[in-house]
Amino acid sequence: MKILPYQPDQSNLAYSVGITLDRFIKLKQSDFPFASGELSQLLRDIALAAKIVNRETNRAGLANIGGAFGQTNVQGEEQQKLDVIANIRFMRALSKGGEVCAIVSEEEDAVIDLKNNSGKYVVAIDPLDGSSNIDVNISIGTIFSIYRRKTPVGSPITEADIMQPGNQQVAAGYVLYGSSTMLVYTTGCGINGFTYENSLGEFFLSHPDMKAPEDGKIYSINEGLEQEWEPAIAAYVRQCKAEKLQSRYIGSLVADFHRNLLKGGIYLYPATQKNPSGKLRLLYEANALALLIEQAGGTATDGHRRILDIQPESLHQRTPLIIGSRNMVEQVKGLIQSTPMEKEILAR
Ligand SMILES: O=P(O)(O)OC[C@H]1O[C@](O)(COP(=O)(O)O)[C@@H](O)[C@@H]1O
Ligand SMILES: [Mg+2]
Ligand SMILES: [Mg+2]
Repeated sequence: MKILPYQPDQSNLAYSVGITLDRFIKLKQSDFPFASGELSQLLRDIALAAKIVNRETNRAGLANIGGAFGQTNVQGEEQQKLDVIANIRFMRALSKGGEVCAIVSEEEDAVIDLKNNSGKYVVAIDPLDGSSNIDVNISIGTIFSIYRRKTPVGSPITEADIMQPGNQQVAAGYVLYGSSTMLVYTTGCGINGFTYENSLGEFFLSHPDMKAPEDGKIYSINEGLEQEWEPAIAAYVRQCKAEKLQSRYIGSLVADFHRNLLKGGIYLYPATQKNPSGKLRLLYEANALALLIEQAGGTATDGHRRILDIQPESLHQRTPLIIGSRNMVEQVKGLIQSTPMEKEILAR
């Protein structure tokens, strides 16, 4: 009986499809000697729900799942049908496995207690980000943060389990439903991006070890709110224009973040008169992206504090968010901190 060692094919006849997300999660698990595999399974569950939501977004126009759902969520925002569908899909996937004990969702007023005695993880999720872009076929996303509960497994869920600062995240990521669908995540050892291959139903590693350029040529802010900006933000945007930087604003946080992560740039959603604490939510938007950008070498701040060090006080609390290439964010922080309040009031 002839036995030969395997020789990988060199002919390029069958191009390599690369490494799947499943295999990558398994490989990375060995970075954590005491890993039980629960976090890995949780990440796989999120990927599965993302595949289903991807299918729904792709066929939204055909399947009558575009448009408003006819209800408002706890933020007073009109829910889109896809907001609700994505919420159901992720809730179901997260409740199936037994790894998760509680969920915080943009679409749920309260903490959802999964009443399982084995779950040690808490998930905060924005099931569908960029809702205003759903019906116009512009990139949208999903954002998720994962924490280990603070109280013993099986005991009642407490505030301590939920109100954890972002620096306690054990994993975070987003899904981008765009011209191609991508999943980008971190478990605290750098960030990696995977592209969805529809025909195979698999995510494949396409962007290993992503790094945010220290500087960039793109600034992203809703200029329609210019009248409501604090002078430091107005000064920074004037500076960007003077330096002929490119203004790019999609209006889907995940898509704006992703572009700036790849190309170098800064996204700003500052405090406004309408939203003195900004618009974006700390627990299921800002924290996840802040962990990702820091893992990629960038920075995230509310203008004064590191986003990841903000102690949450309420489930749906908002925060100003300035995030992206390190030097650009530091520049804005410098401007904000050098614009003393009184000078600020006079400038108005
Ligand atoms: O329309 P605005 O005020 O510029 O706000 C756009 C921002 O609001 C969001 O749509 C808020 O997220 P949701 O769609 O998940 O509510 C962000 O994705 C986006 O960056
Ligand atoms: Mg959002
Ligand atoms: Mg949302």
